[in-house]
Amino acid sequence: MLTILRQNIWRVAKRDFSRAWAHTSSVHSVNEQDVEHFTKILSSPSSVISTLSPSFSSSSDLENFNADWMGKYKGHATTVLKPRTTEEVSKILKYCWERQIHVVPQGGNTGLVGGSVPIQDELVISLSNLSKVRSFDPVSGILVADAGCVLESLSEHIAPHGFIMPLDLGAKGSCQIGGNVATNAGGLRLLRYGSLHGTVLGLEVVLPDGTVLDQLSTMRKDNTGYDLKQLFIGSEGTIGIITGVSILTPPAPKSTNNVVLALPSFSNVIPVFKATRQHLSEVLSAFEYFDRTAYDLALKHGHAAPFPAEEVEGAECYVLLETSGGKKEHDDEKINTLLETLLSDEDSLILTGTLSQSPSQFASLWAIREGLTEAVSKEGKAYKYDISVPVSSFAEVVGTVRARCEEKGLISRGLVKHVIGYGHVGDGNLHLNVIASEYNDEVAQTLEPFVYEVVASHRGSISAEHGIGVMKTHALKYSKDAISRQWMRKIKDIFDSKGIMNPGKVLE
Ligand SMILES: O=C(O)CC[C@@H](O)C(=O)O
Ligand SMILES: [Zn+2]
Repeated sequence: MLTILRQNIWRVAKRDFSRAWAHTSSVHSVNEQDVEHFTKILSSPSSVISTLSPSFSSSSDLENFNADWMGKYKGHATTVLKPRTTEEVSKILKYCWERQIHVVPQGGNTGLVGGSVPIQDELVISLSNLSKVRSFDPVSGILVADAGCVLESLSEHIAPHGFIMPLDLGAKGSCQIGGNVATNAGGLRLLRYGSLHGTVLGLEVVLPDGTVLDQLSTMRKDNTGYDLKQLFIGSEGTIGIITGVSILTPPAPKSTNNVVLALPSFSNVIPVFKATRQHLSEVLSAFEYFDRTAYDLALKHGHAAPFPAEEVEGAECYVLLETSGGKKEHDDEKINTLLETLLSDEDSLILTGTLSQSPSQFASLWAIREGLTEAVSKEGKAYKYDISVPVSSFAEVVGTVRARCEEKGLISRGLVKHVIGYGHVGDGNLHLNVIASEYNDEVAQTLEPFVYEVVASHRGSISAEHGIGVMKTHALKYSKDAISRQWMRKIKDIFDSKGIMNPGKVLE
């Protein structure tokens, strides 16, 4: 199994690497002299990790930088730099630009599309030492932070002032704000606070040639022509390295609560969503979905069941609703009225529901939803599809893909263990996960381009929130037509005519 896995990684790497390199004339790998130079321009010797110089480190020090979170993509970087300032990032890039050394910017390395790991032996620039909060205004809620600040630590920093971060992800304990912005991370609060395209007020970016682009505005309104920062939100390190972020944080709600509902049929999700919007209106802050198999996996991998098993025997799927309002009694009353309505019809829309009664119950209900990615990874090797399709098609899409796996005998032969769906109903974002016993060509060929064709038939998106990375460059055409792709290429070439930035990612 290990051998097959290695071959697969290598094949993916080879394909993308050769395409990426087609755009550059001469490419240099990092050598010993380069490492020597980096040690001179960086203020601390611990900022350089390199196997090219025995005095620095061994290859095991590089393992975490070379592999992605899922263990699906693996590069062969010999050198990782951990600059401490924007100026150091600028010096590194200026040097790499002159010598055409390929670089991969890396934040918390929690992405799910292989965007933050090298494909071959690119130089990795880790942002983790750029970790200072630059300023926080407790009146406006505007936070300015270094790119390497961990999302959760920023939440902790602003909490005493009564603010929260406008985004929340399962990976909050290790993902970094610069990586969040570079990948335009969505997450669990998007329904309420919108995307980073709206909440990011400014960025500081080091361009591929080392120039520092200072767009670090703290103004909410700035209507002075082209909004350059927007280009870097979701650019996945292909046109520059984000070193600083200015972001608008919302006031913390005075009261939050959540409820998990068990639904007898997927077709009830839409009427339940509709009723929820009507009843909870402005206090609704999340409406998340997971199907029965996803729920069973969460329980199998350690999460506490919110219902006795017999109560949810006939459940086809579950939804988690969160309220963020001003007064607990008021919000809970709204939820209770909603639950009464959902249960009142002759054909009740829900089987049952559990409303959290304490902060620990609130956390454990969220843990079921937030823990799904980890539960999936414990169960097997996941083929992850992060797609936008109409909410009414979520179950149908999962069913179509499951039927295809059955038809090809992948399930009966144990190659595919589960086909599951979960995601953000409020945002029309489905996480379709096909859990295989191993990464395998037959499974991959059964799924692709099939899944992408299904998405295209809905005029959906092949990446709702995880980005393109290395995983989906070949599939971009299903969501972006030829003219759009040409303009994306032109933008890449304007900033990075030498093609040194994160080669093989986003664009082929
Ligand atoms: O595991 C996934 O496929 C999705 C991860 C994340 O975007 C989530 O919504 O939990
Ligand atoms: Zn998600």
